[in-house]
Formats: sequence, structure tokens, C-alpha cells
Amino acid sequence: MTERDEFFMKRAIALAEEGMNANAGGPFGAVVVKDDEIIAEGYNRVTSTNDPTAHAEVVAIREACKKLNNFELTDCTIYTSCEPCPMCLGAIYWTRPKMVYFGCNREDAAAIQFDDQFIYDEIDKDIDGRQIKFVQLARKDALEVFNAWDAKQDKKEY
Ligand SMILES: Nc1nc2[nH]cnc2c(=O)[nH]1
Repeated sequence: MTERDEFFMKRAIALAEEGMNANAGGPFGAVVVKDDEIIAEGYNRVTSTNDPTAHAEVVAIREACKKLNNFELTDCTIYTSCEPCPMCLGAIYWTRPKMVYFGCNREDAAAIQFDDQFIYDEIDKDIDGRQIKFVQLARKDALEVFNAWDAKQDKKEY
């Protein structure tokens, strides 16, 4: 960890404070860094935009992808003021950054009522055992589109 890493993390933490003070949403901030420069910033905007996916990391990832005109962030590093929740973790894996630095951890978040344990638990369950009912429907029709994708010659894979 370098002084530069600390600088970027401090910016993510400052964004968490800025968003919180602006009543944008929860106290979370994130930045995306490429070639030692911040290319995108975000803070949580869930409650101010009625967007449950507007976590700091997702906001920053969307902005970074738009800027790079790419759906991946392979040469980037993400600094987030808190350990990513399961949704953000998924988004991070899909964008494939080089590395992630986080400030607070999931236990710190749980202590201020941002407890993601119920989601981790749900992921571990068989689909039939989950608290929200998941029912499979029209698999045959859905598979036809999958088969068409499989056969498609000009697809862009990721
Ligand atoms: N890391 C992180 N955890 C959260 N939990 C609820 N919102 C957020 C967020 O924006 N970032």
C-alpha cells in the first residue's frame, strides 16, 4: 500500500461523508482509478433517487465504464469506503478490476444497520429454501434465446 493508495481511499471516504451530508443516501463512497488517476467517483444515492442499486461502487463503476466506453475495468483499481455488499461484489466481478481496497468491513457496516448477512445466507441456500420465492417458468422458451445466442456468429463475449 502506497501513499497514493491512501490518498485515493481518503477521497472515497470524503465522498461517503459528502453524500451523507447531502442526504443522497447511506454513508458510502467509492472511486475508480486508472493509471494513477481518478476516472470516476460515486457516493450512495439510493434514497435520493429511489434506486436500490445506486450503491457507491455501482455509481462509480457506471461512471467509469461510461468514461472508458467499455463494460470492463480491467486496468482499474476500486477504492471503496466500505467492503462491497454482495450486489456490488457481483458488479465488481463483472467489471474485472485489478484490485479493490476497502475501508470499513462488513461487521462495521452491520453495526450501523447495514447488515448484508441475510443476503450472504440466501446465496448459500438452495433456491427452494430462500425467503423470497423463486419459481422457474417457461424454461423451454427462455432456452431458445440462449440457443440462438450460442449459435450467433457475431456475438461480443464477456
Ligand atoms: N459498500 C457498500 N455497502 C453498502 N450497503 C448499503 N449501501 C452500500 C454502499 O453504497 N456501499
